Amino acid sequence: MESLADRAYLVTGGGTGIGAATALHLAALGASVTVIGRREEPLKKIADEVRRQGGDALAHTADVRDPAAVEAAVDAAMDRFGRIDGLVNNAAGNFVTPAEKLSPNGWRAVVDIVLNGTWNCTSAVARRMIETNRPGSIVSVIATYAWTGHPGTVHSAAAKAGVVAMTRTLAVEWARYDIRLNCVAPGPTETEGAGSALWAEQEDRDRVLASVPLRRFAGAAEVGDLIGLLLSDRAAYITGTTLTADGGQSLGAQIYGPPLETNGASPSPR
Ligand SMILES: CCCCC/C=C/C(=O)SCCNC(=O)CCNC(=O)[C@H](O)C(C)(C)COP(=O)(O)OP(=O)(O)OC[C@H]1O[C@@H](n2cnc3c(N)ncnc32)[C@H](O)[C@@H]1OP(=O)(O)O
Ligand SMILES: NC(=O)C1=CN([C@@H]2O[C@H](COP(=O)(O)OP(=O)(O)OC[C@H]3O[C@@H](n4cnc5c(N)ncnc54)[C@H](OP(=O)(O)O)[C@@H]3O)[C@@H](O)[C@H]2O)C=CC1
Repeated sequence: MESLADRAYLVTGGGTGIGAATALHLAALGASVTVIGRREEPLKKIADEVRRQGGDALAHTADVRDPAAVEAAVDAAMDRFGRIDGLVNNAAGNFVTPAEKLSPNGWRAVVDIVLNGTWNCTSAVARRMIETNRPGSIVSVIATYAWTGHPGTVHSAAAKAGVVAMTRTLAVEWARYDIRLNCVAPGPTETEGAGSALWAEQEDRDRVLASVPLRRFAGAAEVGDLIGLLLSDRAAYITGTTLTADGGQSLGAQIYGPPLETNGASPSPR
């Protein structure tokens, strides 16, 4: 595994789930991390854990929907670590609802967090990279329904598709600054946020598992590991792409596939 010593990264939604796992992974590789989210407590917990393991971390509260709050968070990271090498756009909001029941404010809440929040953070961080003449890597966490679509998730699917288009556009536009932008599309990943928002009941979990050919949820740490790969120099020639890690879920239903119960894989995440 490549060392990320001396590098400094920002992770939005870094207090829980995939964001927390990513922050811990980056810190374990030697990087300093700034974790951003609305609630102080989970951020502090992860920053304390990083420090306990000998790393350096800053917890900064900000709502990614608020450009001024994002600017303040990025300034605080620059003041603390003197550089920014990368950003993980991981913060998201989601809930499942029939589209015809989605209120204007429900649509706005999810699209504002996922699409506008990603732009607020991406533009604030990239401007610092350009001003300080440093290369950088930006990874946004999306979902495969950005291109497949999925009933019940019109707000999130539309917003994630916007993030893909943003990533591809900026990958070309900012290549001249050596700023790379990519997406990671995890399949169903065992996190508290997704568990309560998307598969709260056992029958929902079973349905989700049945849709994944590898028959298990992803672990947050294995997604964090892939994000770390795209941030690192091992991915120096990769830009404008999406790395899908979904256990085959987006390949679609297997009409003539083997019966579900004969698959034999363990349902536990790695
Ligand atoms: C294959 C699997 C793919 C999975 C891909 C993606 C997974 C994920 O994204 S998992 C991430 C899940 N984590 C979270 O969602 C955590 C953060 N969530 C939130 O902050 C809230 O859920 C939020 C998105 C609603 C935003 O919070 P906030 O800004 O505080 O918004 P409000 O609570 O004021 O609500 C705004 C608006 O939305 C309506 N609404 C909220 N929940 C639902 C719901 N379950 N169903 C329908 N509508 C909902 C709420 O009623 C408000 O609208 P109005 O009532 O019209 O004002
Ligand atoms: N888990 C899964 O199955 C999948 C997840 N994903 C994506 O992975 C990412 C992480 O999801 P996951 O770890 O499961 O979910 P979590 O709910 O654990 O993480 C979401 C994080 O975003 C933060 N957040 C939410 N709204 C805002 C906001 N307005 N400003 C700042 N931070 C905010 C939350 O903290 P706070 O509430 O304190 O602000 C929380 O830490 C998301 O982009 C999600 O769409 C994609 C595919 C599948």
